[in-house]
Amino acid sequence: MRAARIDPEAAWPPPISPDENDDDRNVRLEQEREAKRVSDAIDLALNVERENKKKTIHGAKILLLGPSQHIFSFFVNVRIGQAESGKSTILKNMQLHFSPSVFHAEAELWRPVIHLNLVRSVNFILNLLSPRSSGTTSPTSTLPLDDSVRRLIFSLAPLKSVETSLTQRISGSTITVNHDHKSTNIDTPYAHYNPAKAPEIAVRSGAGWKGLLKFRRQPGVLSSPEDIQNRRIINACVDDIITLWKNPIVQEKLRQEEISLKDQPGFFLEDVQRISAEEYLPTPDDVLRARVSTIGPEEHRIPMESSFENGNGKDWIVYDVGGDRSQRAAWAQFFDTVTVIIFLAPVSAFNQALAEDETVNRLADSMKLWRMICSNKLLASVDLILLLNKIDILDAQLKAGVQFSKYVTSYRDKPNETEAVSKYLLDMFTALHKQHSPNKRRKMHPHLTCAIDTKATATVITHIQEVILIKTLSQTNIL
Ligand SMILES: Nc1nc2c(ncn2[C@@H]2O[C@H](COP(=O)(O)OP(=O)(O)OP(=O)(O)O)[C@@H](O)[C@H]2O)c(=O)[nH]1
Ligand SMILES: [Mg+2]
Repeated sequence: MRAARIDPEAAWPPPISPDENDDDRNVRLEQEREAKRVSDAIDLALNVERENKKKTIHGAKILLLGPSQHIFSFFVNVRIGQAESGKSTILKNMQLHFSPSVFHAEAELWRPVIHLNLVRSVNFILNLLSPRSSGTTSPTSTLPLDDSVRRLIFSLAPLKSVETSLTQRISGSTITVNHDHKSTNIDTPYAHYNPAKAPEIAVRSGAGWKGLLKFRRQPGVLSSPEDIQNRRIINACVDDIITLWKNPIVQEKLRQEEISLKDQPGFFLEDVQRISAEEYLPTPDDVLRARVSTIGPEEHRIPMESSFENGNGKDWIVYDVGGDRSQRAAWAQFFDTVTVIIFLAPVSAFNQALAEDETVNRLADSMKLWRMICSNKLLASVDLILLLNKIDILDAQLKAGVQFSKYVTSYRDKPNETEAVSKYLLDMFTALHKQHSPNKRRKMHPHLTCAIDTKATATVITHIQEVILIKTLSQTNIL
């Protein structure tokens, strides 16, 4: 039998010859079978390509939710714990896990943010020491300043202009920073004013401020002239910053005011020498600890760099939203398209109140929010991943003797230990889900997390990846 060969130029299907004999007929049928096989293979390849494209463009959509934590301490003798629930920090972990080369390439962009975090801590202390300071919460705090402190206040004064310059560079605004940080101007890039807390810069879009910094660089030059100038000033102040931070009057003043700067986000006062060095490049840990608060929903695409991670060819699209009360209305627009929701509840916040409403305990607010998400009918088939975050701070607080049962009275006389407390919290969140979920078969995946621990968080991300994979496969009826 002659081999069936297809001539791509010839008309198809070839006309049947009136003289066709059995051999010719066999050849023709064989050609037709071969053509169909090729055509099917092409269709299949096109379908796969189309599907892959669809998957890349419309990858798993992940919504990060959780309260924002602009805080006041509830009772005067309670340490101010770390703020914020950690949504953007989880996002950074995902970027580090799946797109390490992008993460490392962008690390340098975090340097001005880290410097701003440092400088605002210094200026916060200087403001607190100022005789005109109205940020004090204790009427008895009238520590006399000695000459050495007065000299430091004078020598560190240039850091105020560095703060203004860095704020303008990062936020793109032209505002002049009001150094008592009590500006009520709505354009201020600072989140809620809190007398017990170094102010935070709030930016409208994570991608936006990075873009702004990249744009402002001159081609071929790593740092702009302003960057160089700011770094020079910070560098010249290193010894004085260290001296200020170690100064017993400063420490006593902070203690009197019950302010624990160390526990606040973006604390870099103990890394001054390292982060002001000429060749300083932020490490992944620094990037995770750097703090800017999020305004408005931000969409982040996370490309999967390694072939292993790229198993199902999907990028992740992560929506990072601002968590304070005024921003929660914007969450709903994502509800009907998301694959999973990652809900962060900062468990260290059990002894704190919302800045937006001092009568509301932050843990109670987290639980209320969680119940709202669990009971939402639009989310009935969306898997929920619950991260009880800041477990390290909870641990430190309990070890320091803060009594959990004083704030969560239903805890009664159970052990004031991390394991027992976290189990209790886990049970409470699980019960809320069980009670309020409109879909009794919907799964909830809880984890206790410390989002600044990249290694431990990598395990959680791998689990989230499995949840998404199972979800995707079940949606395509493969499971
Ligand atoms: N110690 C500790 N710090 C954490 C943890 N998670 C986040 N942080 C820090 O807490 C700060 C706030 O975290 P973000 O991720 O910015 O919080 P957010 O939920 O995005 O806050 P908003 O954008 O204001 O809604 C950052 O400085 C983080 O480094 C944690 O588990 N432990
Ligand atoms: Mg954020």
